[in-house]
Amino acid sequence: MNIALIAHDEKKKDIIQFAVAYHHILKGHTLFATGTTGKRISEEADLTIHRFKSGPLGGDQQIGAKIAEDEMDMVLFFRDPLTAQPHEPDITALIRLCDVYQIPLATNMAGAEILVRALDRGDLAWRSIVKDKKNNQE
Ligand SMILES: O=C(CO)COP(=O)(O)O
Repeated sequence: MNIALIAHDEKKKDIIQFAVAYHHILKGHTLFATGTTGKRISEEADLTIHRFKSGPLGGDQQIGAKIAEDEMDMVLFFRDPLTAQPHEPDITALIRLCDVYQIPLATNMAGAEILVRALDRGDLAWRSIVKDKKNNQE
């Protein structure tokens, strides 16, 4: 599965702890992240991550583009709800695209834990079926 990991600055410590705690599950998947989040996770949680641009420089939009192409299976977005972000429209657009394309999305650590455990149990196998069907139609 292709998984996007994103964290606002105040939540970066949390996402690193999360990535360390669930390393055994995450390492079996293809990981993507916005720039700074990806750099920190790859350095501090020893995971290989494809990095997009930093969020304020378009990283959220790049992940949104992957969703629109049906190339992202899950988004774990540790949002900071208490700090205004200069790129708030990009964040809203990313969350909207998750809803448009039925992409499992967590916007905090509690939800991310549930999703990653579900992933490990195989609850997201339906994503492969959706993608296979789409590929056969093309
Ligand atoms: O701003 C972000 C998400 O909206 C995260 O971007 P960085 O991972 O580059 O800090």
